[in-house]
Amino acid sequence: MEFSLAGEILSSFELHHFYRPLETIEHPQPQTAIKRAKMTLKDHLHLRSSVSHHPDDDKDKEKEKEDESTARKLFRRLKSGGKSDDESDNESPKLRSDSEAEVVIELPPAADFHVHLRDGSMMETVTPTIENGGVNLVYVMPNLVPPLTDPAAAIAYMSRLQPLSPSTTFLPTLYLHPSITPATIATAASMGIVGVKSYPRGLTTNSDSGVLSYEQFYPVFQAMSDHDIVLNLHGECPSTPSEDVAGIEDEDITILNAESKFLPTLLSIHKAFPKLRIVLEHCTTAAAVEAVRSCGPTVAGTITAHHLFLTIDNWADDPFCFCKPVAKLPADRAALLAAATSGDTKFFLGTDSAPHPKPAKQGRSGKTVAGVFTQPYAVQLVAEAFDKVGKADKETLEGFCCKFGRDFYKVKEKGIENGQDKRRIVLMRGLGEKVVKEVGGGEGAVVPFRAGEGVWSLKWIE
Ligand SMILES: O=C1C[C@@H](C(=O)O)NC(=O)N1
Repeated sequence: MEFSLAGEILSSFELHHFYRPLETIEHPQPQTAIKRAKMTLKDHLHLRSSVSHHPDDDKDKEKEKEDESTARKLFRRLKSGGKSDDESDNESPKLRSDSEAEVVIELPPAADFHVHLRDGSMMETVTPTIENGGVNLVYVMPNLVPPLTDPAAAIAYMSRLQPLSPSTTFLPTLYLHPSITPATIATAASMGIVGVKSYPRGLTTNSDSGVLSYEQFYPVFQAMSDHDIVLNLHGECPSTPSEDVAGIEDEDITILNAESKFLPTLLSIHKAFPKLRIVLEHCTTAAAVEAVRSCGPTVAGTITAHHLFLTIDNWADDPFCFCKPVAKLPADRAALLAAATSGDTKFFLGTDSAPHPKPAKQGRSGKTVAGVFTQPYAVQLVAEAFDKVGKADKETLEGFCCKFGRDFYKVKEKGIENGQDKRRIVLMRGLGEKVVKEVGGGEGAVVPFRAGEGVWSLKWIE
C-alpha cells in the first residue's frame, strides 16, 4: 500500500523520535517534546513501518529478540511505582514455570476497541501497560480535557501515545460536539479518523461537553455514513433529577435502567442511517444484547472484561468496581457472557479500561469517579471469565478478542493497522500470578481491577 506524507513537514525532533530504533527509547517525554503535527493516520502508520524496516534492525535482530519490548520494560517499572523490586508494595509471587500451566492457549495479538489512555503523566503510566494485556491495537477514546473535537488534535494525540508503546497501533476518534460539522467529518475522514464518540452530557467522566439531543447531529451522522466513519454510542439516558419526588414508575430513570431507556434511541438512529456503522459501547444488559442483535449488520456492541465479572452488589460498596454504565443483574451478566462466547460477530472486546488516580476513586475530593482499570490484564480477564462458562477455547477467544472487532472496523480493508507485527500471545492458567496492587506511584497510582487476586498469565512470542 502507498502512503503519502501529506501536510506539514514534521519537526526534526519528531522525525528523530519516530526513526529511533524502538529499544533505544528509554524515557519518552511526549508531553513536552512533540509539537502538534498535521499528520494523517496513514502518515503516522507509514512512519511506524519505516521504523520497523530500518536497516539497523537486521543487525540487532538477535539481540532484540532476547530483550523485552520498551512497553513491557516500562510496565515492569510502573508495577513497582518506580521502586526496586525489594521496596515494592506489589507482591511478586514466585510463579510456576510455563510447562506447569493447566491450560495453554496461543492467539494472535488482541484488539481493544475502547480504551481510555488520558494525557500527560497518567498517559505515561497506563499506555505502557497495553502490551501486558495481550493487545497490539487500541481504539482510543477522545474524552480528554479539553475533549478531542478537532481532527488534527486527535492525530497529534496519537503521536504522543506512540512512543509509549511502539508496537501498538493507535486508532483515533473525535468527541461528538456542536462544533463538529459535516465539513469536519470530511476533513476527519481524509486524515484517517476512524470514529466519533458520543457522550450523553454529564453522565460520566469528562462528558460535560456531551450530547443533549441526537437529532441535532443528523447532518453529521449523514456525513459519517457517507465517509464510512463509525459512530460510537455511550448508550445511557440521564437520570430523573433526584429532587423530583413525584416518581412515575415507567418514566423514572436511574443508573439501573439508563441503558435500557436509551435503546430506542439506538434503534431510531439505525433506522434513519442504516448504512452508518454504529457501536453500542460497553453493553451491560440482556436488553442491550437483544437490541444489537435486532439491528442489521452495521450495528455491533462492545463488551468489557469487567462487566463479565461484576453485578450491582460488587460496585455498591467498592469504588474500584464502579463505572458507567454500572454493572447490572446476574442475569444481565449471564447474557453478556453468552453473547461474548456465542461466536456472534456483532460482539467484540472493548475494555473501557478507565484509569483514575487512587485518591479520586476513593472519593477524597467529594465523590468517587466512574471507571475500572483493566488494561494490563485485558485478555487474561476475558479468558478467566470465559473459563467460568467452559468457553476458554482458542476459537471463542480469538473471535471475540482478536477478529470480530477488526472485521467490523475494516482494519485490513482500510490498511489502518501496521501489518508488521508477527508476534503471538500465549495465555496460561494456573501459574500463580496475581494482579498487581497498583500501577505507577504516589498520588497518580492506579489500582487495577481485581488487585491482588489470582489471574491468568500472558506472554508474547515471536
Ligand atoms: O464511559 C465511561 C468513561 C470512563 C472514563 O473514566 O473516562 N469511565 C467510565 O466508567 N465510563
